[in-house]
Amino acid sequence: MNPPFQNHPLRLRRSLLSVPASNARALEKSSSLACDGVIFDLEDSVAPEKKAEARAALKRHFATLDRAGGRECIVRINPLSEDDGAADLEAVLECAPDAVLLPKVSGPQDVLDAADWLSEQGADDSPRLWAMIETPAAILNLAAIAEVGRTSGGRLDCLVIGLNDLRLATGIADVPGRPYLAPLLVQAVVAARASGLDVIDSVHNGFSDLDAFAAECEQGRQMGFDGKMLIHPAQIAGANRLFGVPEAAAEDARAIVEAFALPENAGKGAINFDGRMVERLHLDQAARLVAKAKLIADKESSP
Ligand SMILES: CC(C)(COP(=O)(O)OP(=O)(O)OC[C@H]1O[C@@H](n2cnc3c(N)ncnc32)[C@H](O)[C@@H]1OP(=O)(O)O)[C@@H](O)C(=O)NCCC(=O)NCCSC(=O)C[C@H](O)C(=O)O
Ligand SMILES: [Mg+2]
Repeated sequence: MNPPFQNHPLRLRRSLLSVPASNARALEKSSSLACDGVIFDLEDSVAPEKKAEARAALKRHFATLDRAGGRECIVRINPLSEDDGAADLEAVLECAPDAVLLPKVSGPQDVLDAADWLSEQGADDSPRLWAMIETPAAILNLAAIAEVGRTSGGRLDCLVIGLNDLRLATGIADVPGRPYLAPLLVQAVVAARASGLDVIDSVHNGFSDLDAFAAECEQGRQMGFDGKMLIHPAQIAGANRLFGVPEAAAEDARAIVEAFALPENAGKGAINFDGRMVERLHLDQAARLVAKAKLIADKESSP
């Protein structure tokens, strides 16, 4: 049996752009941008006195939104412990996004509460749930939160890191290279993978410093993240490239698949592949990379 990561359905989640639902121009512009997904935000980017207006704008936007391209639409709601959170979930039913992003999750019960509410409303399998990991409690409860993805009717698909809130709550410094956050980030990746979930790296606030952004994407990719949450259109191209599949890696993966298909390698668990050991677990990894490269090529060639 493949490990959970390999079993998880492959989706392109390289670039997930947050769009404040209260910003009419950003909402309009988001439809023409090349990100893999849009996170329509009702939470922190919307001022408290604009929450109701933002919900109404979001419903109007979804009513005319062209969903044909298959780009994921996610709505980040306010915490369910607040009045706005409940009103946001009502709005979600009308919008029918692919997923609801739960902010400031502290433990598995937060995910179960949202899953139960959606099920009670008759929303069987969709929308899916995503959880923001951005509180100290969420870090301590990572494994339990990820695990609930398998028990709450499997509705949880993805963890998204929120370092602004986490830094605020912990006092961990915002410095290049994220040295003191790195162990927590890797822990989130491991917890997500153990439960077969995707995992998305945090936003990078400095949207005008694209070199610093690229360095952080590269670090996130090396840690195992599937993609990055973004705040500005200028970040999309870099995230798509750095969480994509470099041509050399795609070629290498295709060659591994071809090597294992040769008759002389039929019964072998491990082969000599140009001086390096390649096992069948690498074949699975290579096949997934080839499939991801194809998804990207298909997306880039679609109108
Ligand atoms: C950060 C911004 C406030 C900057 O806005 P602005 O000064 O207007 O940017 P520009 O003038 O450079 O914009 C150029 C054009 O791009 C459009 N634009 C900008 N941002 C977006 C966007 N997010 N989506 C769609 N379009 C966008 C502008 O409208 C301009 O268009 P045009 O008219 O054609 O020139 C702003 O970028 C912004 O508000 N970003 C998103 C903020 C947000 O969503 N915050 C919530 C997510 S952060 C988070 O989740 C943190 C997490 O919880 C944690 O704890 O870490
Ligand atoms: Mg946050």
